[in-house]
Amino acid sequence: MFENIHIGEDSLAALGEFLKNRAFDKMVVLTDDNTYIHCYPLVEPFLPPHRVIKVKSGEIHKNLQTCEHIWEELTDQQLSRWSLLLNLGGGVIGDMGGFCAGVFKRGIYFVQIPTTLLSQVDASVGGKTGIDFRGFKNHLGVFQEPLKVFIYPGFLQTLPLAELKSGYAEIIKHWLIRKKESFDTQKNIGLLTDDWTSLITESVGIKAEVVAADPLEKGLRKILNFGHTVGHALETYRLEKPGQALLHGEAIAVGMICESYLSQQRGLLTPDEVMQIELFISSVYEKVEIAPDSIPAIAALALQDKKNTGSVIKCTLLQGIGNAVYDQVITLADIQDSLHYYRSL
Ligand SMILES: NC(=O)c1ccc[n+]([C@@H]2O[C@H](COP(=O)([O-])OP(=O)(O)OC[C@H]3O[C@@H](n4cnc5c(N)ncnc54)[C@H](O)[C@@H]3O)[C@@H](O)[C@H]2O)c1
Ligand SMILES: O=C(O)C(=O)C[C@@H](O)[C@H](O)[C@H](O)COP(=O)(O)O
Ligand SMILES: [Zn+2]
Repeated sequence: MFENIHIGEDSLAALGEFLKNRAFDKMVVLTDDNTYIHCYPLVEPFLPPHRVIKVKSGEIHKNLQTCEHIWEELTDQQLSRWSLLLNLGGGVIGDMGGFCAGVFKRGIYFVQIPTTLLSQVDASVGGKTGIDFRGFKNHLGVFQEPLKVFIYPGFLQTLPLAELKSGYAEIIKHWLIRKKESFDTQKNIGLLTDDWTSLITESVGIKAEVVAADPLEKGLRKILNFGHTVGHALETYRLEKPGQALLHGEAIAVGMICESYLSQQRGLLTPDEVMQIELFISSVYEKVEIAPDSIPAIAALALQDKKNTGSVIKCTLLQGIGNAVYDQVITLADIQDSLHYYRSL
């Protein structure tokens, strides 16, 4: 999997070379409002003739209605199975573009050009594509690998700080589940780095190794979902509340604290380890206000989590920092308890 991923400042040139050496009959670039302005001008010089589709930015548009628009455009432009869709954007564009490519004419080629930190370290790797449905996160989707991923850290220069922090949550997650040494070093440094390429390469390496062992998430891959049982429930709850939507990483940061607390409740983490995790996360992210009367409704949303079996909620917990265990059965009451704990911090 790693061999399909190019990371570094020469990535756009590498994309250009790749396209020169492959004969696609048509090419379409999928962008959102922001990546059209900030990223497309950097990529365009490396591309052969193509058309552009521009969709509205943001999680709220990662839905069937936007897909329908994309499929209409692909149809009008007569893309075939020898055509290529280039997804130029963050995780929303990558997930939705990958899904649209994966089902259009039962699958056309696509390439991921992730432009946010989150999509560079996580979403562009591993072939999970999809969209939200009735507010539930990634409820419709397919596993579908892109032909290639080109990761150009230079895109991060125009990324707003809140988005940078959102992506950093998935980096912290990777350290928590697999790399204690990096967690120990970075917990005192925080978000600062002058070497994004190294940070991205390490994170992509952690994710790619897990995915290679279990591409379809039958077992081990569930560790990449640490923080997401509670995090996705909270993200879903807030998504359609005007002005209250959380970024994915912001919700996952809360989820990681809640699920660390649940790990401690089971004797899998020590109080000191939980404290280290909380201190690190709260040094980067502002506290999220959670109204006590919203907690039962948030917890209930976890019943739709894809790791569950029937109505049994199965969560990934930490057994020590740097080591995750999956398929841990938890209850709605546990989730509520963990959210109350988060409020109490
Ligand atoms: N498939 C996976 O494995 C996976 C992994 C993690 C997250 N995700 C999904 O990814 C999504 C979140 O992705 P995201 O955080 O990239 O959000 P996003 O795609 O919404 O991008 C964040 C914002 O930044 C803007 N933007 C993108 N690149 C920019 C740039 N270089 N300069 C300025 N603005 C830029 C976008 O227009 C958007 O407004 C969620 O839907 C989440 O569920 C998927
Ligand atoms: O790649 C994976 O596997 C992950 O779980 C990575 C997550 O960070 C990501 O948010 C993923 O989209 C969640 O998948 P889902 O199956 O819980 O929707
Ligand atoms: Zn995630």
